[in-house]
Amino acid sequence: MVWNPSPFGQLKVNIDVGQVGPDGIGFGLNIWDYEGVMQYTSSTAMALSLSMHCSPTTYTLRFRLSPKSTFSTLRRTCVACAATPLLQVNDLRAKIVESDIEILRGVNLTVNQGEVHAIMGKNGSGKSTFAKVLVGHPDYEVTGGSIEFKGENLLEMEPEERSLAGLFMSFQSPVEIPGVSNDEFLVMAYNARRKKLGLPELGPLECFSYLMEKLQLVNMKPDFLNRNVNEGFSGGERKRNEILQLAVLGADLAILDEIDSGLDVDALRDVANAVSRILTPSNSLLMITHYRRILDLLNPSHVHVMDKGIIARTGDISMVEAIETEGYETVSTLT
Ligand SMILES: Nc1ncnc2c1ncn2[C@@H]1O[C@H](COP(=O)(O)OP(=O)(O)OP(=O)(O)O)[C@@H](O)[C@H]1O
Repeated sequence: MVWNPSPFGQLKVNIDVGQVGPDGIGFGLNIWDYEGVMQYTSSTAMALSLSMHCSPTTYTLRFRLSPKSTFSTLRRTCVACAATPLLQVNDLRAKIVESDIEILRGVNLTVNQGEVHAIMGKNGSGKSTFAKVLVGHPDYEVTGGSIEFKGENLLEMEPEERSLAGLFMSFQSPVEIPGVSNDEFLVMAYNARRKKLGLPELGPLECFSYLMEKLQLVNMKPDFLNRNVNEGFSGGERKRNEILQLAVLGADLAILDEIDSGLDVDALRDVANAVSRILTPSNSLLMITHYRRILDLLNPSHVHVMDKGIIARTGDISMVEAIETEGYETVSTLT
């Protein structure tokens, strides 16, 4: 297999997914550069499971040639491309409003466009609190530091403005919205985002076909659209529904808090595939997880370990192995 990204340009990466047969095989894969020159193509049965990501600096392609073979990874770095910061968090401190207890004690993190970041760490280390502070959850008060999102001061925005600006978060325990059907909710939220982007609102028919396309992406049955948001949904269905929301709304930065917990193997693969296809060179993903499986599927460029309210260590996916063998205590204190 030959794959030579041009050293001075950005790659445009397209995955052309063909019909998936009953045995799950049948993806076609094409990669072009920005001049439209085909860098790689495969129309043959190639990957049973495919995860792909590209960023302005690093391009990674994972593939396997048959269901039984092991994954191979191709990684290419385009040194001439400057990374564009999407989220910049500096010395962020936050406390619980009700009790005044400080949870975040100086978090520093930069997420550039096109990057996939994973945050791991012991229970209670502050991962979810960090995610909730980013989206403006009212339980927490920021007591110091700064957050810039797309060059704007995120801390000055209301939670709804953050969402309309392109920040999406899926919660660990997605809530029910009784009396509001999933399709009403999605259409309302999507049209609000379109309005914010200066686009015309979609009418009912256009909305319907748009939603059906996204349902297929997440592999959900259409009847989920008529049910009230998350009402009576199983744990796994709620998680899938969160990804459906992400697929419909789109996001510049998607924050997924333990999206993999409680998912069966098929659902995890569907969710990872859907997230993979939502990612582009200009949007980014920040996921919180305890498990390696989703990391193998989404191949983060950066893995962080949170400990006692700070990001104590940052590495690449190879650090996950050290975490599994040594535990968080050792990995967090390594320099
Ligand atoms: N609203 C709240 N009220 C009381 N305590 C809170 C609140 N939010 C967070 N905490 C406490 O802050 C600490 C950090 O919680 P957080 O949920 O951020 O941890 P986490 O790293 O996401 O853990 P886990 O891996 O178990 O999900 C915990 O001790 C938690 O009990």
